[in-house]
Amino acid sequence: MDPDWLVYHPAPKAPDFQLPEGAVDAHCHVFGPAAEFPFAPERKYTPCDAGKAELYALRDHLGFSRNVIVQATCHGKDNSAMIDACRAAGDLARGIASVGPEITEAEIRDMHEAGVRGVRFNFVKRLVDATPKEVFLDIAEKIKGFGWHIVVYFEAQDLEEIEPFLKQLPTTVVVDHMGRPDVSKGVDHPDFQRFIRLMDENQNIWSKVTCPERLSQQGPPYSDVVPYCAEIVERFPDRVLWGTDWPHPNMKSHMPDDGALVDFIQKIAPTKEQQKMLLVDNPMRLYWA
Ligand SMILES: O=C(O)c1cc(C(=O)O)oc(=O)c1
Repeated sequence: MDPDWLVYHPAPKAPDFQLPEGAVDAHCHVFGPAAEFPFAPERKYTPCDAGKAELYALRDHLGFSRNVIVQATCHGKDNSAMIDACRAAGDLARGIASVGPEITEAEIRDMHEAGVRGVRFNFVKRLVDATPKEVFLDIAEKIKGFGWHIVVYFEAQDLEEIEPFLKQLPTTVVVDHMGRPDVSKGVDHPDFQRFIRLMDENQNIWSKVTCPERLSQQGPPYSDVVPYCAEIVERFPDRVLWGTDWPHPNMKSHMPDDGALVDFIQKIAPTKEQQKMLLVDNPMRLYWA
């Protein structure tokens, strides 16, 4: 693993916030274990091992019922660790894959059967080499007939450039980590307002209100991120998802306590109704329907 790699929290607290029955951790990853599932040669980081057994122990400890496992960039387009974790969970996990334009219908069907329900398009330069947008559009055409959706990861400063592409996508589109707003700028800043407008004008665009630990400039309890998540939950209660982001790739400042992250949910979704939509109804509709 990289010399400055931070390993996931060894003993997260039991959350004070009680999750609603059937809650879904809709954004998490598995890393390896590398001996069984080697990391991709083209990866930009080498993490610790963080396999399915640890992920499902955390699920049970925090009180989640289900997981959505997003293919991590350290595994490139080799989805086997993610698929193995999905299969091992039976019906309790779904996956998001990374694929190339050479993907065949038979391969998509196999992945669907294992629990995969979408693909991830990544625009974050520190994580991946750029993929031409035509290639992504080609992949989108191939997966849309399976009822899959597209998860996109980009940073706020790139939204203006990517926006026309996002509007072209023919499926539901889920934006990772709110498009990574710069939380020193304020909710009213044109950059965040651009994101709000994007969701407002495009009913197929959803957002994960995740990763306060990544976006915060203050650190725990991440109060500076609350207004951003709360604004999106309030405006678009039926198009938001929440997840731990365990095992928290590339955190450099600190490693969050996953139990404290669960406690954060009640600050961004204060009503029981919002909590149920965020944690149960929305992910069930998107991943288990
Ligand atoms: O910001 C990150 O470093 C990060 C990385 C990955 C990944 O490597 O897949 O996924 C995430 O959701 C976030």
